[in-house]
Amino acid sequence: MKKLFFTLEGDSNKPTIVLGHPLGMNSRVWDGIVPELLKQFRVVRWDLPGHGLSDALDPSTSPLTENALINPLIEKCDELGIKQFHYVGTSIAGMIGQQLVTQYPERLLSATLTNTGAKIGTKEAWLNRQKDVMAQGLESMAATLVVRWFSENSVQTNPTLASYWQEQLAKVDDFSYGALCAWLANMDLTDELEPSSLPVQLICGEKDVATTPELMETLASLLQVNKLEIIEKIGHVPSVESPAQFLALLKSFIHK
Ligand SMILES: O=C(O)CC1=CCC(=O)O1
Repeated sequence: MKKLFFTLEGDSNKPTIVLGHPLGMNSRVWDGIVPELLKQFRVVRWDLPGHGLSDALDPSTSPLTENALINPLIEKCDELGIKQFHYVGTSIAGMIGQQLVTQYPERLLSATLTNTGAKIGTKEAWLNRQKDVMAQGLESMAATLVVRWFSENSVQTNPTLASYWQEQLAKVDDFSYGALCAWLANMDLTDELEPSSLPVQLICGEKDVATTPELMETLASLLQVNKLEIIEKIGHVPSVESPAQFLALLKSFIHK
């Protein structure tokens, strides 16, 4: 894989927290909570391939293997000497978090998985989305995709939310986005997940249409996690829709 954009902020004597963003967005989804997190943690965040400041995928490396997203993260943590970390991932990055729980439990201090599922959407829908993106381009699809992210309440209380993230989505590399759609089409962790002894918390938005509270309940039962927080009036990206509520849940869980 080409170069991925990682940032490392904060004091190396503090525990590390790693933050992973949803498809079509970038590591700025954490901007609203990072300043507060830095009081307690060293913070690592990264941009998925073709998103934010990360290089686009090279078509010759496609299709992405099952571990294509988790491997660069583990390699970066190894390079930085980070043996263990708290992990927080939303949506596709919540699936990366599920892979961490099953494949690298010894690396995790805790996992907070938000707005995600063992299987998100259907294979057919993701392959159709990939086809559409390759034919039409994200710039022309951004307005219709962005409405999947935020609840009506969030859009009303923060009118620039949708326009800002629509602009960010339009800048994502089409091929990389399509390759991630194909990855999601093939990813089903249902048979790989087992009850975990790690501290795992699940968070979702009451109004999330992409990864519904019902989907999160299924994930909770697969992992045998009894901590599922449902944030009222919120959609798919609680760290930007309601950073204060999200931060409070995170801090109270990680403190325990
Ligand atoms: O774009 C969507 O439909 C929402 C979404 C699913 C996986 C992800 O990361 O975002």
